[in-house]
Amino acid sequence: MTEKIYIIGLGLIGGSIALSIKQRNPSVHILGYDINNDQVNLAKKIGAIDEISTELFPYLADIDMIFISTPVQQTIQIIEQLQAVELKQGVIITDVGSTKAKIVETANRYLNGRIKFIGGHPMAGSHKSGILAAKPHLFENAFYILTPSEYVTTEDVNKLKTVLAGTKANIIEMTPEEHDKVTGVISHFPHIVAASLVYQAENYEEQFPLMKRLAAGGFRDITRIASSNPAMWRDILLHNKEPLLQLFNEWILEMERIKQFVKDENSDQLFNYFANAKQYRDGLPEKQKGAIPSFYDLFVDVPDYPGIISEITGYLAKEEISLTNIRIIETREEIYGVLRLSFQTESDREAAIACIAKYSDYDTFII
Ligand SMILES: NC(=O)c1ccc[n+]([C@@H]2O[C@H](COP(=O)([O-])OP(=O)(O)OC[C@H]3O[C@@H](n4cnc5c(N)ncnc54)[C@H](O)[C@@H]3O)[C@@H](O)[C@H]2O)c1
Ligand SMILES: O=C(O)C(=O)C[C@]1(C(=O)O)C=C[C@@H](O)C=C1
Repeated sequence: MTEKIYIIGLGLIGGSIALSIKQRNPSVHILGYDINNDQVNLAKKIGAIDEISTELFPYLADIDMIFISTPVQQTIQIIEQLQAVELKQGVIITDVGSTKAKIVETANRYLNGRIKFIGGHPMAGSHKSGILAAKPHLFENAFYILTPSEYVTTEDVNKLKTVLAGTKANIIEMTPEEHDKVTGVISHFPHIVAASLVYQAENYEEQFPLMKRLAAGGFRDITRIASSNPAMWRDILLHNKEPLLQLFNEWILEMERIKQFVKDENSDQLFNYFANAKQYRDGLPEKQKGAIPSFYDLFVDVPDYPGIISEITGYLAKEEISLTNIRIIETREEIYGVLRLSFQTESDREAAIACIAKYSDYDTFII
């Protein structure tokens, strides 16, 4: 049975995994470490972990499972160092990185089947980082990919699946190579395109200073992910070089193709271009409830007294602003707490800021 878990890296993903495990099975003891003390302290305060480790490799010989939830380059370094650490017989080590081939190859080379490593990747997240963005339901109904190697047994994989049951994710298995090709197409390359569109807009900034304010739904929708953590995406691109180089070539050809339709004023081809894309896009499975979290969080400094949640929801109800989630986060000592309100859209969040200012003098802030 898995009784003690160690989580290295308590940001968005490590924190969400910890919360989901605790919610499902509060008796599991979670030890946590983060290179950033604030993250690990907050993780303890919000109840994501039971115990803080002040070093990367504390006494680990009684730990049943280790999650490495750091950016992928750090994950590789941690796996390399793990070979020299005393671990419990049969311990399962897993990760959550957005790339798999390099990580699994490193695990195979350094841990060499002596220590059981199962690559993992929950296919849900956010452009936000850090423990305060973590949610126990972040992965609900999302796919969670595992890439078990020949060194692990079905029993090992089932052990991990049991611990991950609290995520309520749909767990599937793939090879690391398949994983990297697929995520290259539907995750990594889109992040490159989103960032490139932001650059394109920025280049016009001087000429059209108003442009930024004119950027409406379309631009915001397609570039939301350009707000993601740059260090995380740098490392993902460095890990997934070959599949991405192929996607660049294909994308450039695709741009040439539609450019030609515009040049030729070929209205039939232009219509077909959008009609075919629409048909494919409309045929994507419905967004599963819970798989895509509400991205628009608002934090409110509130006095910590019973009734504060209903007071705030009452204000929002007066203005008919819909809320998807509300939670107290005790990040500070003494009187004040922080309330996290989650909204489906940015305009709901903006309306909530105005509403809270109208009915109270509580400070609101966005992270
Ligand atoms: N953000 C997403 O949408 C998403 C989704 C699925 C998987 N992932 C993967 O999950 C991993 C974590 O991403 P995240 O979004 O949680 O990032 P994050 O920045 O929210 O959290 C990463 C945490 O790791 C810590 N850290 C960095 N180096 C460390 C080290 N050497 N030792 C201990 N802690 C260290 C950081 O301080 C931070 O708290 C990445 O590998 C990423 O590719 C991200
Ligand atoms: O929703 C987002 O902000 C994400 O970018 C999440 C996303 C993705 O590309 O879909 C990002 C990286 C992951 O490894 C998995 C999920």
